Amino acid sequence: MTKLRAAMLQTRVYADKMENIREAGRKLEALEAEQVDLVTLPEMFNCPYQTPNFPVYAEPQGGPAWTACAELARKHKIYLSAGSMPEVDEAGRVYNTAYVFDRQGRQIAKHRKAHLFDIDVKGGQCFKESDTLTAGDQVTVFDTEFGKMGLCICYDFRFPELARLMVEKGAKVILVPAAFNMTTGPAHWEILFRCRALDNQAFVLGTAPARDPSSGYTSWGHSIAVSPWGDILGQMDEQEGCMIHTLDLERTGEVRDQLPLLKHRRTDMYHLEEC
Ligand SMILES: NC(=O)CCC(=O)C(=O)O
Repeated sequence: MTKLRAAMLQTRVYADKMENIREAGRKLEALEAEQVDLVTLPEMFNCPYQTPNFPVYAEPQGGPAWTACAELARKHKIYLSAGSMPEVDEAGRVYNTAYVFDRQGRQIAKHRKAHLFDIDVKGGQCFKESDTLTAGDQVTVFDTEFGKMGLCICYDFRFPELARLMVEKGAKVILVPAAFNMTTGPAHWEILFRCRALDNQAFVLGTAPARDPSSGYTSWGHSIAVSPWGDILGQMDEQEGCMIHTLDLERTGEVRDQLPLLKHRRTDMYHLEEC
């Protein structure tokens, strides 16, 4: 399969955790005629993005939100990148975790955000995920009928080494549930996604929550899809909505053959190693 039809849902985040999933379900019903293969949701799509909320909304893998997402994937026979949600482990540690489910509703990927978003921009955005979250420590790549895909969460995508390791493991598409803000969004969002696509000659899909100016953290929105050539296939505004693109996965091979950046790396001079 070389043509992947992907729908990116830029959703609003409601205070009621399960209402966010019911709303995603209604949007999937509305998409039925579109015959999409993959649906992507935003970072923390079922939890208003505020550090005190993470432990309150967190559930273990297999909890009610996880189960409802698995069921949506199964019911609609799609791959579902279920954004991210707060996950709690047996020791009570809380993570920002992204799950992907296959068409049978089986979990095929899990990524715990590895780079916690702790920033303090003078006169701008301040945030400290590490107040309540623990970082993951894995590079996440998974198999689909369309080939391998990579998965990371928002701030993770700023670290070129992580995306490169995904590509070294075979990823041709990288999924990024994300939620940039009103300081770094206008400055860095688009250029970052284009850079990562160019560096890695891969499709990149960044899915963000719709903007809610009354929330404690204001999302930039602007969900974006970029091709391996660095073209923006589509970018949304700040409103709630859905964007559908058909990704021709043969394009990755064509770009990598014609402009062989990955082959031209001087691995005798430098290399990247996963610990
Ligand atoms: N949720 C996040 O990780 C936000 C990342 C972000 O805004 C950035 O500038 O990086």
